[in-house]
Amino acid sequence: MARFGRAPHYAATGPAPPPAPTPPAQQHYCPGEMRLPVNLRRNSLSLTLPPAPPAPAQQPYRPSEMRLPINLSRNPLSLTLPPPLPRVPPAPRQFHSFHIINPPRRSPSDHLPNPLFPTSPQRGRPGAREITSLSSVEAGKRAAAYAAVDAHFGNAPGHVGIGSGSTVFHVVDRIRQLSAERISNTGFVPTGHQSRELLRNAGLRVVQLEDVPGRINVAFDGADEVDGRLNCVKGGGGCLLLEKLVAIRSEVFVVVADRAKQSRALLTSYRRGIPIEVIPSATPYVLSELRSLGSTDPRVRDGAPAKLGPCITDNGNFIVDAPFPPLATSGAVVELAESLKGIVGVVEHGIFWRGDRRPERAFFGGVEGDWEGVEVRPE
Ligand SMILES: O=C(CO)[C@H](O)[C@H](O)COP(=O)(O)O
Repeated sequence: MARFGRAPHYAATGPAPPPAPTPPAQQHYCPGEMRLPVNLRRNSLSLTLPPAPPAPAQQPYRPSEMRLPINLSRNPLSLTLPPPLPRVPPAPRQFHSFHIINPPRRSPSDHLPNPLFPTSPQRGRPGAREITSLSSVEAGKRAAAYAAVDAHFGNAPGHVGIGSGSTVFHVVDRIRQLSAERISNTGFVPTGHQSRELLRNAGLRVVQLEDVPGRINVAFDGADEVDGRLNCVKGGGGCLLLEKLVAIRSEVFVVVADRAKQSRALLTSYRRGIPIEVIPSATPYVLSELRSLGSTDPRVRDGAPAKLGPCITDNGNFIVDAPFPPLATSGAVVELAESLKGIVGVVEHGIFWRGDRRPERAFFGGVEGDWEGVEVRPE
């Protein structure tokens, strides 16, 4: 049923029309049909429809087509309303953007000492490098790392996992700024040689994974690519096995990365392929199995320029990088992760997913020094 608004007004030029017959005094317009005493065959017309009566309350709106029952010399006037806007489905409940902060920090502290090469004698070895200036990407990574530590470090955790990569540097940097009470009784569990050196140079107590009796309270790590469900590709630095071992032992697993690592589907932006740790003697067999799974050009990672020959992991194995088409669905992630694990000779692969360990939270740094946190709730 229509709701009438302002009455239309029609006008045309030409000789003056004969006076229109006066409508009967009690003529009502009713919802069914309204006849107006107007002759359109004459060349001139001036017509003003009477004001509409107030619409009845609760008048339903029917979206498809609405015909106004006005008969203008059998020329029906029809008005088609657009269909209603489609309903936007609610966002899946388990994904939750929990925080965005601005503005970027711009201060003299943008120049930070690097704990790997400290300038302060109290913090470790005498500095081999000078102060490092932060690029905008690094500023975002630092903001995200600081936020992750502030949100998850806790009061005095027993054990904290520290992953590998350039972003973890900012995690350790934030931890060093915490009070002595909060860190003196904490053991830091590295995921490889690089993070062990980082921790030692920062003056933090290193505990090897095999010496941790129970759970690790929280683990911080970087990632090479993170999808909308927080499935990750990791292992760009070749440390995926220990990273996964630390992650699965942790009560909370937090990933920190720059926003360029966020993608809708794994292997969309990280085109190098899934890093896979492989027993060296199994390599030819694993490569042929990967090809039959659909990997376009799996390769043993080269150690150059630091080393001639293959890259050797902290566990004495090779890394194979296996490119696959983007993993557009959860099903594709599950299928590939399980297939890779089923190849004899594969020690571990770099897909961190629901079946082993994906992070509960990820902190992404932006180029403006801002950050965004995303969390995934249990399905
Ligand atoms: O998985 C990793 C190493 O095996 C790293 O966490 C990953 O490569 C990210 O590194 P970065 O923070 O330098 O980008």
